[in-house]
Amino acid sequence: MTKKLLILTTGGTIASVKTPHGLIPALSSEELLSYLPEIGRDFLLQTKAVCNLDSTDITPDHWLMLAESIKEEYHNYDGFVICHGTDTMAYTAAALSYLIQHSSKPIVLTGAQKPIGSEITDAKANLRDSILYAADPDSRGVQIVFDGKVILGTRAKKTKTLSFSAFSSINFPYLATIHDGKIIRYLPPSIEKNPVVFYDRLNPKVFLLKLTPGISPALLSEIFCLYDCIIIESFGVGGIPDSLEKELFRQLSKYAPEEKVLVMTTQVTYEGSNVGTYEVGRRLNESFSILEARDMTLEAVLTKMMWIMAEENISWPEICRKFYMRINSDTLLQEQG
Ligand SMILES: NC(=O)C[C@H](N)C(=O)O
Repeated sequence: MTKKLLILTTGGTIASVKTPHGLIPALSSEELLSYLPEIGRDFLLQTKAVCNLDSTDITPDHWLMLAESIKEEYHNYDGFVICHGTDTMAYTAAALSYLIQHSSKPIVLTGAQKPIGSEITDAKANLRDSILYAADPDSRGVQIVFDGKVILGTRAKKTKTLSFSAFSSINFPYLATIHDGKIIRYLPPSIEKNPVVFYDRLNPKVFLLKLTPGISPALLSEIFCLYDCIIIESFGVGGIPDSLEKELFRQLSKYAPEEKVLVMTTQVTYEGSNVGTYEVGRRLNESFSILEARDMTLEAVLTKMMWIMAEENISWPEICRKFYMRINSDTLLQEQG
């Protein structure tokens, strides 16, 4: 039977046109698809424009709109393709991995480094590959298809600003490659035993603090006032410089662990964090209840915390349980009790 797919558009370079003021997302969903007339003969493709933005302007509200649009149409289609700007696509893919869990249907994000109307462009190949992948009976869950590679929604990171090979899979293998319309799977397709679950709330009060040598602690009290969760992107496997530690201890002791959640992660792209390795990290770990990102990407940690902290009156043990729970293979390390 002909596969029926819903193509959701959000803007991005893929749908952009050149203007004297720079690239602006302007193409409608139908105009985008008109660049691939042949693919419309093999599949039943319908479109929905969710927004038309450079992905710099995509917010958690747009992630909720996307999840809601997929929920409304979930039973009407075999799969979903989301056209999205590349700059924040990894965040959207991670957010959707938490907002839509156990999906036995594929939800594929794609985009391009060059507009679909440009003479030299990756847009047509990316869109074609995404449609083929979303129509394949072995595809399921949230993934990014880009430059002939399939990356899990919780494992993608934009690692190149210009090249067509813009995305890398972090601490996890690519799921598949796509060459000349053929999908070559590196991992056996997952089996989804549970029914799909949709969530409709996020708490955007999650702050990312990137450490730099000599960073001043002056802003910490303000950050603790404004946010419910602070992710510290530390150096190497993780540690807190002396200059910050005292103020951090002062702030943390004012709150219960579930009121202000502290997550330690690393600013190194690959291989994850382990704050227990050095004294500079272990002290914090031993004195306070904190979470550790370990092998999760920053994009996954940030959106997972928005999802967890959206639950009202959530307890500390429940925060820990959800944080270390493996969702869309976001962490491979043993779940903590
Ligand atoms: N290649 C792209 O799509 C970049 C663009 N600024 C965006 O993220 O919307």
